[in-house]
Amino acid sequence: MNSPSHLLLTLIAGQRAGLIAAMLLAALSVISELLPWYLLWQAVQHPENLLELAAWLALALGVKYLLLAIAGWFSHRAAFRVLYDVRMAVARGLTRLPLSQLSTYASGSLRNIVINDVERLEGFIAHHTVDFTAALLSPLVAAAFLFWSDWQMALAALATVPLALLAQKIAMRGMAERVAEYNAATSKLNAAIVEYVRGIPVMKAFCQSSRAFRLLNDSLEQYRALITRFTHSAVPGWSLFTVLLNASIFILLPLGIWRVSHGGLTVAQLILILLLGSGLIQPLLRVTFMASLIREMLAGVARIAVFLQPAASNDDPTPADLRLQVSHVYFGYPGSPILNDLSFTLSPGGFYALVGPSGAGKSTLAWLMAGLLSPDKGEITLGGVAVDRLSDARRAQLLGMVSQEVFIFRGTLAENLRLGCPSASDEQIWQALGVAQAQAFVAALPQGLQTLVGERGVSLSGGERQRIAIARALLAQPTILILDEATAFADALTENAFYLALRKTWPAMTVVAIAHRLFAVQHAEAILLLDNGELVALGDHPALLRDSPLYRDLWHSQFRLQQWHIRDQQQEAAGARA
Ligand SMILES: Nc1ncnc2c1ncn2[C@@H]1O[C@H](COP(=O)(O)OP(=O)(O)OP(=O)(O)O)[C@@H](O)[C@H]1O
Repeated sequence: MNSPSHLLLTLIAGQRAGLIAAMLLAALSVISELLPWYLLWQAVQHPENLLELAAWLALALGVKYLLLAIAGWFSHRAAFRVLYDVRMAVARGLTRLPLSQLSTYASGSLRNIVINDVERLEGFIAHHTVDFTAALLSPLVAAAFLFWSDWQMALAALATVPLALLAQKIAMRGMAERVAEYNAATSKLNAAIVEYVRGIPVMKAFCQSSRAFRLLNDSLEQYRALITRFTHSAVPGWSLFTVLLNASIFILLPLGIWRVSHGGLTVAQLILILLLGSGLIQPLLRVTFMASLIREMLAGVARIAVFLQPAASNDDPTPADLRLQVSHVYFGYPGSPILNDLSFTLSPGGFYALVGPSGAGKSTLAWLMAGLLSPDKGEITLGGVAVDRLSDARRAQLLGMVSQEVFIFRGTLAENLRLGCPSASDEQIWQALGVAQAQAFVAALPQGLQTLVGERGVSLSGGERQRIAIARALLAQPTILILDEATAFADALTENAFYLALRKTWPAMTVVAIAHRLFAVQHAEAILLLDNGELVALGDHPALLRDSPLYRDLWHSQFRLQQWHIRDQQQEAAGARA
């Protein structure tokens, strides 16, 4: 991977001309800074021309600030263009990155990368390029001027520089590690804050605000301890550095008075040398400060880099047929294997059910079959092409998935539904809603498809959200539709009506339904029974009832529950009659 500074150069390559213009103008403004000093010197020597000199001084200052303003305009324009490009690239990267990689980020640290790290780029390009040029150049130009007017006094003005640099070196010891530690602590704190804010409803429900606050408090406490430690270790060296930067007056003043008394300097020269020389190297303080900001910015660029990887060149092969083949698939998270040597084939147009105890690995297998995760070993192919190597567009067209967590975007219902197929007509939308058993409740909404949903919109119930998610997936008319507990909220009648409508409307669609309620999927052509990451049985309902003790147990326990439910209802009815 490229180094952060190399990547930074690539990011700003398109705006190079604007940035060079900005830095040249900043350099010119620094040179024009000298003019006021020269004019002041002239004013001391020729007080009779004060008015004329004042006019020149005003003009010189005006030119300086005008040059700086134009430089700022160029640098800001370049910064916002880079910012736009990087934000778009990061947004694309976020959708392209495999879920397994994305899930390693806490939402707070992702937010930190997408907002803060990208924002720092703006600070660097818009401000630091110009400031850095000015801060580096102005002591150089002033020193050159001093050498031109009196080289001995110029040397005296620079006498404290080696000492200041030594003190700075001491203050900056271990800075790279400290910056890395600081960034890690900031990310952790961000994650704790996001978790705290998102968890407020749950904490309120369990009256746990003080406990949860302690979690945030711990992060804040660690952050505070870190900053205190940094401050203690950096302050002595840093203080010495800033004092030495301003200490040249203690050499210049006695030396200057001595030279004036011996006729080596005029008073006017001394005043000018004191004015220029006493703050000569002070801009270096800004350089040091900016250097640490630049280090932080580069650390951010390194974090952004993951999202800026070019899309893997994908020849996007076309599947030869629509058979989904799972061959010796293994998958796990570090330290916890989840799926073990799974092999099976799904034929086109089949209705399959994936069942098994909670935690057996059903959802994980669904994500793998949808091409959203990649197996550690083995292969999942559609018509001979590995599903995790399909281009995003082709994968979305061939493999649809409704996961347990439904996300409804802020917008109208129609916009949310058209996510699956932007060109879908209203008629097609109503057809998909009909199959998903969502037609009635959408029609009953005051603004129908134009109802605002998501944040600050109508808040849909869990079941309604699931039905919208199903309709959204159906609109894309995928070849294979994977439903992960997608009908869990529905009652048995609605669930049954949905499956019937689905098979009738799109008979060629392969459907894989993950279900806890075996009643819902007992008519599937094949039921895959997963237990502890292994495929322990495969067959239709009667065959599994006959051959699989685990399936029998699951079925009978659910059947007994159903019986109790019916008996309760009968007893209630009898009680009501009595
Ligand atoms: N990011 C992760 N890191 C570690 N383990 C994980 C991760 N995600 C899931 N798991 C574990 O993988 C196992 C399988 O989870 P999965 O969601 O696939 O099961 P499931 O059969 O769908 O369960 P359920 O029926 O309850 O939805 C579980 O033990 C779960 O805790």
